[in-house]
Amino acid sequence: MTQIVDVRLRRILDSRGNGTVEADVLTESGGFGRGAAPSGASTGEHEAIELAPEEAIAAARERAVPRLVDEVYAGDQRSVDAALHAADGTDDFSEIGANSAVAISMAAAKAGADMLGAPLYQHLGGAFRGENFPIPLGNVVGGGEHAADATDIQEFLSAPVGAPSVTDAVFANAAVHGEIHDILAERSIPAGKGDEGAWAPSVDDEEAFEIVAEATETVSGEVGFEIGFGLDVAAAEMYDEEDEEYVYSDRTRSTEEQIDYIAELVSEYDLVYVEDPLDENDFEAFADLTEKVGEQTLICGDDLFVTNTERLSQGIEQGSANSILIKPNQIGTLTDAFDAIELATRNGIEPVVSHRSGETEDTTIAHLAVATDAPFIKTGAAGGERTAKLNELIRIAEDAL
Ligand SMILES: O=C(O)[C@@H](CO)OP(=O)(O)O
Ligand SMILES: [Mg+2]
Repeated sequence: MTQIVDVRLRRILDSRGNGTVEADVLTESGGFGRGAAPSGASTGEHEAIELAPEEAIAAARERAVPRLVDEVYAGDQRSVDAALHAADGTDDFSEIGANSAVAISMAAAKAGADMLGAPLYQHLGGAFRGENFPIPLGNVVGGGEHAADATDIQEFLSAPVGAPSVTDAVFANAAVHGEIHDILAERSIPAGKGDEGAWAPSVDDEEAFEIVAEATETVSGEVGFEIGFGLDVAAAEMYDEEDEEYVYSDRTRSTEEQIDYIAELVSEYDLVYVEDPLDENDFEAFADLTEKVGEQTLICGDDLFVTNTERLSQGIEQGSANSILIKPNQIGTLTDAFDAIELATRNGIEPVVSHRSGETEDTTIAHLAVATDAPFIKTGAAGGERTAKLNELIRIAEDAL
């Protein structure tokens, strides 16, 4: 039986050295699952609420655990997540914290899979999943909120769209990351790394484009398949609401100018993916850009949609994007993340399952991407908390879990 008999919560470290919530779920006949909440730095205004880990743990122990233990089956994910919503009682998890909620939700899913003796992606997605794999988007150069004194654009993402297998794709992104290191060394540009393991050189965006274009081209030539690249502009972080303009290090851009600028970048660099090119509340400007370049590239809403079906519905109505980022902790449960993916897929919106800048060794998102047949996963290129997910994808592909 998969009835939950214990839920344990603790504070553990994340990749930034901050505390985060880890949950263990145990079932009646010995099933065990463990999940840990990630954490964002460039968080969307409309995300579910992350509480201080101690606070989230205390609130979840008081309110959520009694609704789960001896009450709910770990294998019944919708009931687990409904119990979390009922325990919280708000629409943004501000009582028990989205960090407690998502850790418990993921731990319960893993306990359910453990009981079935099935890999998590099969428990979540069914017996016929595991044939298709997401293309990993690998953050290779970045700045914004993830690194000081680096690029304005938050992420430059290697996109090995022609890779014959997920393993080839993962290694291609690592090779691009390595190639960029060499180019930076040739140019005598010192570079530390940002929060996600991407290089964080003190260069302007123009030079970063040049470097990433060169690196992807070189590696593509070496491996013999197409490697493009994309961006997470994280434009909400640069938008000045009062002056209604986007503030870059060397200039500002009006909304119109920002749309034109992004459209030019898409053509010039053949970008395959552009996330959050505009402010998180500007569905209309998103729609104007999607109208312009939506045939050529993916315009993805992260802070715009925050994995929320209501916001996604508005985006579908207005034609704001043709892609959505999926972050379970933005919305608080796997059920909510699943529903967002389903709504997206039904409407021709491509889901991109994503990590956060603050991560742990948790590999749930790799399974979620395979379970939902997501075409892309964004989970970095280097660093242990990133490679945990990438290596799990390699294992899933090899059926070696
Ligand atoms: O903006 C993003 O897409 C993410 C992950 O790359 O960053 P953060 O977790 O800081 O929101
Ligand atoms: Mg983003």
